[in-house]
Amino acid sequence: MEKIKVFAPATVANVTCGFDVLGFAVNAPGDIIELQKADHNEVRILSITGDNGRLPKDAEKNTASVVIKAFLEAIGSKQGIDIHLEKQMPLGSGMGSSAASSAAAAFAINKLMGEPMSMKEALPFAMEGERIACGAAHADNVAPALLGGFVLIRSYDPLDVIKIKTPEHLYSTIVHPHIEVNTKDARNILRGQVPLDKAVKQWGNVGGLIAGLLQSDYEMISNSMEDTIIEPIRSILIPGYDVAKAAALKNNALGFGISGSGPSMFTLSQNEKTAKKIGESMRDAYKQLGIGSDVYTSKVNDEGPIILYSE
Ligand SMILES: Nc1ncnc2c1ncn2[C@@H]1O[C@H](COP(=O)(O)OP(=O)(O)OP(=O)(O)O)[C@@H](O)[C@H]1O
Ligand SMILES: N[C@@H](CCO)C(=O)O
Repeated sequence: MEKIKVFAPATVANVTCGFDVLGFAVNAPGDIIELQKADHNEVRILSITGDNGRLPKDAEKNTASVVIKAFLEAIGSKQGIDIHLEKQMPLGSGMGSSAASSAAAAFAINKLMGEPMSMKEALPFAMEGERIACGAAHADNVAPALLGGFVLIRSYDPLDVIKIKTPEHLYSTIVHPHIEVNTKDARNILRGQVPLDKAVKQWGNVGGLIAGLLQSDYEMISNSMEDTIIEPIRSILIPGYDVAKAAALKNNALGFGISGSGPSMFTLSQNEKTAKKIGESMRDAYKQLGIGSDVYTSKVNDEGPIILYSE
């Protein structure tokens, strides 16, 4: 193979109670990357579209090229690679924009080099992109973006990632108000220590959410979608958070939370009709506040990255 074009999906990280350990992929939006083998021995970004000129073309600073360099180094290859990146989602959105580029890059380079790794083996390289983007190699966006589905990061050291089966008709709705929150900033405002009573509640909810998903028990899912640690601090960064939450819950959302580090917010629901209605209600709530927004509804995307073209 000489050339490959790949799509990798956006993701919802944290999923309320699972800060840095839970995430799932959605069908859209996402990023597209095209890689071509070159006759030089560098990794070069030739073009980036959809970023309004904001993303670095410096191969040491873009998540896509950082991942590819780390991957090639690990397999001992000096292959030159030319990259074209199509950003199809906003930066600082809370939908895993940096991770979509990282996952697309890891998936594409692995295919281009004849699949020397499984996707689980490629994950640590994709995580290096997150380190560049926000200073922490958290995996809760990049693991579902790369592996597809709903993912639990049981452990970071050693890395242990588990795919969780979800109910067939589970839908997510994401609302992205047109404001920006930088993940690095949203991590820096968190406290380093958690009171025991809050921790007990949170890990109870993580267990409950996983059990609810595995048993298709919507009541258990709903009861477990609570975040006593991160939401009270980060929701302050998101104008209209309480209004959007009230609108979603009034329209039968199973639960509501910040998507990743925000400003996007997400809900889960039991069918597409409810998911769409929730989306409309959150968009209306933001309209009334004079803030534009985009809404995405999707089942959990079990597939992850896909090849759009190869030769
Ligand atoms: N290919 C890339 N795509 C997106 N951001 C990138 C990329 N390469 C480097 N970055 C840097 O990462 C930062 C954007 O990351 P940030 O974590 O704020 O957004 P995000 O990935 O949408 O957020 P979240 O992880 O909460 O969904 C910017 O500083 C940007 O310059
Ligand atoms: N778990 C990460 C996700 C960032 O999208 C955080 O909340 O900072």
